Amino acid sequence: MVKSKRDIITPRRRGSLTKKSTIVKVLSRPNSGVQATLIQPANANIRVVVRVRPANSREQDADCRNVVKVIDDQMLVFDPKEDAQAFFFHGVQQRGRDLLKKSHKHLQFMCSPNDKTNEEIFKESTYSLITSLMDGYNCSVFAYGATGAGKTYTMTGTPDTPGITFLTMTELFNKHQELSVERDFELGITYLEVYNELVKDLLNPGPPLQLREDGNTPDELFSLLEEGNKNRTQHPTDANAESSRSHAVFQVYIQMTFKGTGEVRTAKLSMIDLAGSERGSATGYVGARFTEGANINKSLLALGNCINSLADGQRHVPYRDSKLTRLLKDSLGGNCQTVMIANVSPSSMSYEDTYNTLKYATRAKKIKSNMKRNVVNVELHVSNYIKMVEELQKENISLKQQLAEKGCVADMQKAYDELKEQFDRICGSGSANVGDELLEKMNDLIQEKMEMMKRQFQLQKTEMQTNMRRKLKEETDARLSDFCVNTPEKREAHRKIGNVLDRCKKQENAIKGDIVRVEGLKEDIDEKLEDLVKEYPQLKTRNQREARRPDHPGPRRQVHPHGQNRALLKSCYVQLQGHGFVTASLRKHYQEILHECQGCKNVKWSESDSGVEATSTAALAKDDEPKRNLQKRKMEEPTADTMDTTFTMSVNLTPSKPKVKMCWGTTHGERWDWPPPPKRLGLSPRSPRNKGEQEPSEGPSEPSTALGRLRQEKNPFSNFVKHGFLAFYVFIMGLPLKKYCDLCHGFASRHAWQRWFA
Ligand SMILES: Nc1ncnc2c1ncn2[C@@H]1O[C@H](COP(=O)(O)OP(=O)(O)OP(=O)(O)O)[C@@H](O)[C@H]1O
Repeated sequence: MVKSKRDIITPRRRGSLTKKSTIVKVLSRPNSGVQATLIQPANANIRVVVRVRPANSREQDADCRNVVKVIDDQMLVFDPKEDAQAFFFHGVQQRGRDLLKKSHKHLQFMCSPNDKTNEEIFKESTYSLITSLMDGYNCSVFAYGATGAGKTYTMTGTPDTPGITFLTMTELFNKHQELSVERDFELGITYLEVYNELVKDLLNPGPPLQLREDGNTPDELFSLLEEGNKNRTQHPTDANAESSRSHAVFQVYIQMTFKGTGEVRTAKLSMIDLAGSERGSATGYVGARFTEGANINKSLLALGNCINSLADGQRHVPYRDSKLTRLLKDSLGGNCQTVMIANVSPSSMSYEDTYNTLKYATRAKKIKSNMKRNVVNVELHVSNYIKMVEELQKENISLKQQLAEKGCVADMQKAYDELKEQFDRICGSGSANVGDELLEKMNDLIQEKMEMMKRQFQLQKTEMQTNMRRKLKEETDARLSDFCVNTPEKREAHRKIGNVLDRCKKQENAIKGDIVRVEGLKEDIDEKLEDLVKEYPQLKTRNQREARRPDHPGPRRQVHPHGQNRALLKSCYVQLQGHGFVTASLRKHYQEILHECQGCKNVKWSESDSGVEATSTAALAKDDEPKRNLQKRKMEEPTADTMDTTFTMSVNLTPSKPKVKMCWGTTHGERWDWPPPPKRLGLSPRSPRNKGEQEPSEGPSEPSTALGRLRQEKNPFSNFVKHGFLAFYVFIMGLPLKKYCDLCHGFASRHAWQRWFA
């Protein structure tokens, strides 16, 4: 009678391994005939076995199509082309009448054709791993596939057909007995499950995980496996009445000590039964079942990504994306000989799942593992081993130090050259003029800076070394954890390493603080140097002279490109205005330039009565409907004090377009108005209140400065003469008016007009 799959098989039930069950497909054949003495190749591909379970009663009742066909002992075809039944009409065969028939993928895989029992599967896939384990190689077997595809059946089995885990363990104990004459064995096991991204110890549910040791007899080991299986999370689903809702990882740690030579070999065997992938849309689960399914799929997706990265030979493999992949890190691409059993269902009901599993199986075939034999000389005690590792690390550190020092020397040289160049630039050829006292002071400061730099490099070097030391200690600690024995020496070594790690961390923090302090001191010296250069009279004048030179490399005062030509621009503009050449766009452009020169960047609009402010005219016109009707506003330049500029404006805001009624202001104490006042002599500024209601004038206007007005009054023909020349130039060049205006502006900004209007 078939019992629950939780009823793990014990060695006493071994006699009943007879029932034939499935077809097995081997994608890459196992290393058959590998004997105990054979050393495995250092790099080998993952061995992949595809196992197809028989159709279950549900699939048979639904009369599903068979989508997996075994061709021969090396070939499997997914979704084969079926021989269609010919359709005859009036005795004539019709083509294309079977419209319900699906198209076929006809994908080919290598396989083995015979129906196999779990034991046969074990012989072909996992048996040889025992030999590798005895040689000191890590090995792992994992079952992959959709829910209900037969993973647990393969790994755990039933009382009648014990699974791979049981068979492997049985063989391991056989080997253990065979080799116990020449070797001492120590075994430890762990049985974990990853459920909803949480790792649980199946042997000790509840408290935190710990390594279980000294499973000395097979019976003890099997009872532990049975105990763990009972604790595993299972729930009935549509696809499987006893669906495993977690990934189960059973690990055996083996340490072998050769009695004659004292050589120690360690190895780790992992047997992994993954939870089955399922399509959320197909299952329609809600609540806890849905969360489980989502977590299962998430971790399997992460596993798929790792398989893809490893198969493509990428350097970064995203093991950290899930707990499962972190646990399988060793088993997939690392120091491990791996067998993957891809379980699939033959029926069209699981068409997509079978296809996806086969696709991953094909990818996984490409993964290469990098195997190393875990051999330790037993003559050495654990503490000796640590000592040896530390010596090697010291050597490593000193070599890296030498390299780092070389780098530091180069850096120092570079820094010194830079300082020297800085010094030469400051003193330059004129150093003869510079007093000895100053030179001495500067030399001192530069020497001080050099010292600081040396100290900084020293600190950086020490930080690097401490960091490296800490990392190596951490690695040693991790390796030490791999020993399955828990001797007092091991505990002592753990404690010592822990202390060293604490010290290293403290040192690193202290060094980081020192580095920051030294940086601060260096900056202080730089400031002192700058002050010295600024203060010292010879250098001061020299610096000023240098600063005036256009090719001077030092920082120069930022001058707005139009700033220097403001007066000239203004003069040009006034002249053009006088002759009625000013277009609206030219006026706008000119005003923009003028604002830029005056630094009027943050123009604020405010209601003269209530003091309500808005940031721009555009904002008022578009967004602020009630404010459109405001009749009077004034604009103030907020930086008036600092810029020595005030700018006041009265605006009539019609709904469509705000219109400037008048504005006035002072720039560097000089008064200007818009629209210009009526022609009259006199320099006294007019009161803004008098012009409040004036309409803007589009006609010819006066120069905006009082001095300009005065000049114009004195010589009314002067502008005519000047513009006569310009007009002549325009005539000769045949330029349109716009070009002429642009030309005025362009020339003005390049100083050309300055000569003509001087
Ligand atoms: N090769 C096989 N021969 C006979 N029966 C099988 C075989 N493989 C699976 N079965 C049966 O199919 C059913 C589902 O198998 P199993 O529980 O191993 O699936 P699973 O892949 O572990 O599913 P889940 O991921 O949901 O746990 C079980 O009743 C099992 O006995």
